[in-house]
Amino acid sequence: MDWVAVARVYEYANAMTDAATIFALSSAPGRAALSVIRISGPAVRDVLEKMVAPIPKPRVAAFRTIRHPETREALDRALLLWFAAPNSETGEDVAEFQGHGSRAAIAAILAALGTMKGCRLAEPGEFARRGFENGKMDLAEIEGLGDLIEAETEAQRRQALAQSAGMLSKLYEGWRTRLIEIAALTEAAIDFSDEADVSASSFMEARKRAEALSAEIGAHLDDGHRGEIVRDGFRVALLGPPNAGKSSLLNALARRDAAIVSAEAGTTRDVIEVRLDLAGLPVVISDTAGIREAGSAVEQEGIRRSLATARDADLVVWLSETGDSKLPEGISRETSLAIRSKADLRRESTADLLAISTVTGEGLDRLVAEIGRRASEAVGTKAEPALTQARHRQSLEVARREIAAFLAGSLESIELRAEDIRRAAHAIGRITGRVDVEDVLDQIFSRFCIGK
Ligand SMILES: Nc1nc2c(ncn2[C@@H]2O[C@H](COP(=O)(O)OP(=O)(O)OP(=O)(O)O)[C@@H](O)[C@H]2O)c(=O)[nH]1
Ligand SMILES: [K+]
Ligand SMILES: [Mg+2]
Repeated sequence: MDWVAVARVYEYANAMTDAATIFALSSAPGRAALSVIRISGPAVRDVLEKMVAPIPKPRVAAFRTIRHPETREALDRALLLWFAAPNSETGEDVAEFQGHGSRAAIAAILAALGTMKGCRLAEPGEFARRGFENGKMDLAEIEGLGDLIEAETEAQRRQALAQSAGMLSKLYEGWRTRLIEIAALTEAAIDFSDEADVSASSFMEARKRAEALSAEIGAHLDDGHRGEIVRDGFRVALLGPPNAGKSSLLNALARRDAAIVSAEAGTTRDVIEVRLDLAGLPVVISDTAGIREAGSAVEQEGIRRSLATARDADLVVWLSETGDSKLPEGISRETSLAIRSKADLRRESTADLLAISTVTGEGLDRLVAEIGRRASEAVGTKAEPALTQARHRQSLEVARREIAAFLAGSLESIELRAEDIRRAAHAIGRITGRVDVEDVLDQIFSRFCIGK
């Protein structure tokens, strides 16, 4: 047994427990009917005794006058809740004051808390961080909670709520467990290398399981970014020649004057974005500079940005007055939709295109419905949890590569292959953040002999 390694674990654990008691306004700042101030840490009971005594039972709401700990001046009257460690969101003693939402009441309570020994204002995200450090939530759940706070549409709310409740963590931890089993089978193949048939069958079993897992991870990665679309929005670029009416359309969709409209060709230079909620799905619409050969250097830069925006978009809406549906190079037909603008000016239809007018409003409902249809098609109706962010995608790509390396190898190079699987498991473990602590533990336990 290596005592240096044990000492490192304690050192690590101590660094995680900052003895300070933290407090913060948890509701939005500014005037409101009510406010919530949260306090977490070892001094919570002391705070309760000095500011709202007598201390009620944990988890039972009590109505109290909040007093300054020294002057005893009444600061506010509030509903008080408290949670004894470890049964709280941070795993520490936690108290909540639900007081009145005036700036003055909030300021007075925060100032009073600041005079208490061992208490300080919380850093951004510090309550969640303590929850993570005390094993209350993993990183993927915390990210889900962050997304839930940011959620603007129904689909975002649903996805973030599931993630914060551990749906993705369960999936990824399940995969990591399976990788550990595959690693164990591979290790067994190494240990029994002098019994050729035992070794070979153990390795075969490891390969079989790795193949199945690789297929599952692959399907999750190649799901058309549906979870990321829900989180970040379905990206629509409005593209077309100058004066086609792109900015007018953006304004009509946003129902406000987001972009400058004028009869001058080449008005829009910078890409302008608006966010819409289409039947619960977030959609980001970008207005871009009109595409043409001529124009100043500034306009050419605008056009370069238009094309870049269009390439990144989930859908390109190509607008033209004449109904010309020839798309610029690099824009695929499947992810685009050609429409005819200014339908109030031309009755005749050159092509079988959807015609819109921002003057009469003609065709706008149909366009919105079509964008909504494409967005929900991209998101799909699968019940399985979707990959939601780039950080997870990167880790899963690493895992997929490592498993592929394992599968490409043979029994001869088995010791290297065991490493592939360990790296794959580590990559997935980084998503929930459970892995770093375990790395240290692994170092210790790998020094034990079997049976000790
Ligand atoms: N009659 C009519 N005029 C329109 C319609 N939509 C836009 N216009 C007019 O067409 C002109 C150009 O409109 P914009 O929205 O600025 O066109 P744009 O495509 O953004 O132009 P650039 O940014 O210069 O590429 C303006 O004078 C608008 O008032 C429409 O549906 N009907
Ligand atoms: K214009
Ligand atoms: Mg414009």
